[in-house]
Amino acid sequence: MLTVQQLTKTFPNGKGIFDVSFTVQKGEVFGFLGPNGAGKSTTIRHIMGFMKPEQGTVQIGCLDTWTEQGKVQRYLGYLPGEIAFIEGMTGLSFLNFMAELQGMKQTAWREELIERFQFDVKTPIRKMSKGMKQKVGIVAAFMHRPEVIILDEPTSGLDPLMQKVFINLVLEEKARGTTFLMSSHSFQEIERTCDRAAIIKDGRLITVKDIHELQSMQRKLFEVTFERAEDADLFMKTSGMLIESREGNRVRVAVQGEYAAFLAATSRYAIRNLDVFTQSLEDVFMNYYDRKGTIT
Ligand SMILES: Nc1ncnc2c1ncn2[C@@H]1O[C@H](COP(=O)(O)OP(=O)(O)OP(=O)(O)O)[C@@H](O)[C@H]1O
Repeated sequence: MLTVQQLTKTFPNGKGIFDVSFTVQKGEVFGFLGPNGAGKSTTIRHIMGFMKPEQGTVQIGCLDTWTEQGKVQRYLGYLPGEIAFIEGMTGLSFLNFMAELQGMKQTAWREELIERFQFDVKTPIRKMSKGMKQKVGIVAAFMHRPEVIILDEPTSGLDPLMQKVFINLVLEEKARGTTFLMSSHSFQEIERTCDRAAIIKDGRLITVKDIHELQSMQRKLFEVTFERAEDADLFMKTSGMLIESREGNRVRVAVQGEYAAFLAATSRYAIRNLDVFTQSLEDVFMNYYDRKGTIT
């Protein structure tokens, strides 16, 4: 549905994006992660057809987003990182303006979105908080039910409740077959919604990973407190498990998938307590990122 091929743009200061390639399938939610200045917005502006690639192409369906910008816009919803609202508009007049641009006829879905995000559309935009403006932007990106939705930092400024509303909305629309590309600093929102995620650093795509694959790389740390210190000794010598640390009767064991072996090894002993800590997916990703990051 979305194909980015060898996309390159060098700004006069030498920064930019370099040889970025990836594809997003129909109905897929694709996450775009990276620190400030990594090149997320620049890639997104090319996808939207706002910037001419120095090299490479972006296609949505079979349309080139730069040369067929006018046609492509019909299929797209877009939430920019910073929304430029027109002076003097209320939320409603902005949404009406956008609806007209999109040739949108039905307003029922728009009304429902406004209801879900709970904001007063009659408020002048200049009086709105950052979060309220963000809600207006989200409604504008979703209201015409486009086939592809591009979101640049969609939940920045939203409170946790509204982040949840947003995540549910993405999952619902994904189930209807909508394709998403979403840049984010929030790993949690990427984890909850995305099928795959890419990491970009210094303008280069470092890796594209399946979220399930990342989840399978996730380790659990079991903290086992043995009744007797001798048992802790014996466990450490004979279990064959990866031991992270030992403190008195307490042993921390790192387990990645081999739960049955862990249970079998511990079941031989009298256990006083068992605690479990899960490595966050962000840690898994960032470990990977740091390793790769030092190579590039
Ligand atoms: N028009 C421009 N002229 C010169 N340099 C630019 C321009 N736009 C972006 N850059 C530079 O290109 C790099 C990538 O910027 P970009 O905005 O794409 O990053 P980002 O990943 O979206 O960051 P953030 O998370 O801060 O939004 C940065 O170093 C930025 O300073």
